[in-house]
Amino acid sequence: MSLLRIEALFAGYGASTVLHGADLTIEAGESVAVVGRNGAGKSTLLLSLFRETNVTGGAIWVGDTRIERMPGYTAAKLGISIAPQGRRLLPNLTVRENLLLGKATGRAGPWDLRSIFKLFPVLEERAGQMGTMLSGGQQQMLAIGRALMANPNLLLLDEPSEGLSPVLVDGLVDTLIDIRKAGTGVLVVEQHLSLVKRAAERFVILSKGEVVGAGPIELIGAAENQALMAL
Ligand SMILES: Nc1ncnc2c1ncn2[C@@H]1O[C@H](COP(=O)(O)OP(=O)(O)OP(=O)(O)O)[C@@H](O)[C@H]1O
Repeated sequence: MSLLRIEALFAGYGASTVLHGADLTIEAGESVAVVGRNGAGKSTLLLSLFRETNVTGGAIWVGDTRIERMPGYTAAKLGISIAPQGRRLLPNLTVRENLLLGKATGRAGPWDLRSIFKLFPVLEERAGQMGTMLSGGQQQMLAIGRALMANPNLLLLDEPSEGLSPVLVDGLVDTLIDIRKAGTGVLVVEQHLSLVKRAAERFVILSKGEVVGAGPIELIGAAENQALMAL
């Protein structure tokens, strides 16, 4: 059974529809990149899993549970967590408190404060500081760490390289590889093709709310150009 299956999804905000029949299936332990132009609906696709959009058609399955009409926390309970675009750290909480929030799902697994601090030692050094006082790269680590604390089967990352220097992007790639080695699947929305090429094994292209191309990661540059030029 697939970890995540999104079928012919229509979703948007209020009366406006952004996704027009989007399909996506992820198998256990896979690492998949979603690419596409600004406004294509990539974030909307991820947020639809948590009931943050208005879903008007189609289905979202996590394992054998259909969730698109269930409360927003259902996906997290079933093992899907997100490091969202803009990171959404809580301003009045320390680094440690932000991380502990991720445990709310009560799921058991390899990720706890100790393993997160091993992955990101700087978070241990800054554990008592407010999360929003960290640098951009450290805030990104905190957002990823918080999502991992939920012990997901699938980690969603929305533009994780946003605001990071090239050196930090290299570190992020290594982190994503380590996360996969720990058995956690990764779905990354990302414009930074060099990151995607190193951290994902296949890609899908989203355009105007639909999946218009897909393939093994080696083919991403040419495939993306071709699919977008054909529109
Ligand atoms: N909260 C919202 N309310 C209304 N419209 C929204 C909201 N969030 C996004 N949109 C609109 O939905 C469309 C798709 O946005 P989305 O953020 O999903 O695109 P994206 O592919 O992730 O692009 P980007 O790289 O710019 O984040 C855009 O036209 C955007 O303006």
